[in-house]
Amino acid sequence: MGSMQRTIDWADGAVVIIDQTALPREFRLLRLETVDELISAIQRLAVRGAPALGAAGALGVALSALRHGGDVGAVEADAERVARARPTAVNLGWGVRRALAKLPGGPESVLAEAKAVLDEDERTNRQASANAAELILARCPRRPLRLLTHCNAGRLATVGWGTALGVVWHLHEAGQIEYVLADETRPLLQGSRLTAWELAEAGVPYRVLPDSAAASAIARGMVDCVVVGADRIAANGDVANKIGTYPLALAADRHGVPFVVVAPQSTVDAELPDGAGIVLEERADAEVTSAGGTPVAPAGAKAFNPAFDVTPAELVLAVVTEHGRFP
Ligand SMILES: CSC[C@H]1O[C@H](OP(=O)(O)O)[C@H](O)[C@@H]1O
Repeated sequence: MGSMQRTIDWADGAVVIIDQTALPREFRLLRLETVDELISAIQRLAVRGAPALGAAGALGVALSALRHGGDVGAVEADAERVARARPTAVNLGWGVRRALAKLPGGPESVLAEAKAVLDEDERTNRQASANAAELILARCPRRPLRLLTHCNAGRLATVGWGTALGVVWHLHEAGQIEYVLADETRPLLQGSRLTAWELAEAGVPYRVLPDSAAASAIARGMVDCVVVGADRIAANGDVANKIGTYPLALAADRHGVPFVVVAPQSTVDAELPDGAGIVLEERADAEVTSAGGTPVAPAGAKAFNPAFDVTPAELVLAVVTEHGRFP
């Protein structure tokens, strides 16, 4: 995973993102020049993933500050709208607050802080995923390793490198990966669209599987370790992550398979005592009742479409950040 196009970046006065709604069929960049365009891209998951959302939050404040200059009220109002674009990933609000804190120094100070968020992210994720890879090698005796992951916690979920897939890159470079099983991750298919695209690009052997097959793969002894990302980690180690993570943790626990969460420290919400208080985003019925824009369920069908679930700390072998195990 050498130096590549950043998932999200700043160029010539605008935010530039890889449009993740187009992958894997098309690799295209989107130029976002206004706060409204950025909010839309976040809500459409054109840019997504907790660390990438942290960068998006900071850059959104920079877009506003450069447009509104000294109008603090206008920038604060924009910052609030960006922070509310999606409720679960703590990183979005964290990035907004980091950039907003520099507003007294003027727009260029805000932009400098947003760029610092961008520059820190890959280094942080490389360290967090290296720490997790070391723990997995120590805990799982089988060589080479067979990992299962959920959703996309690769470079596309960050500014660069990735978290759960960052572990894969470290282990693959060391010749320690037999294969990766990638949950397709309904309904938006971040696994079969984005994780598979990253694994193919990196030359890592992989298979995509229905989310409903993951527990059977674990039960049949096909998995040495489950490794996932996170969107918000409470002070006690409860983890909010993509819907379908909790049942994975239950199956892993039932079969004695290590379940490891990898995230930067910016994904920890230290003010939240446990996972009960995490707001879990609910998304549109149509994401469930249609496929690729074609209705599947009968007209008028309603859906239950939470984008995240909470895995209790007791089911998690370790949450690993750039600082090591948390808490
Ligand atoms: C490295 S954080 C990735 C995290 O974010 C994803 O959610 P979404 O695709 O809705 O942004 C998913 O929960 C991943 O584990």
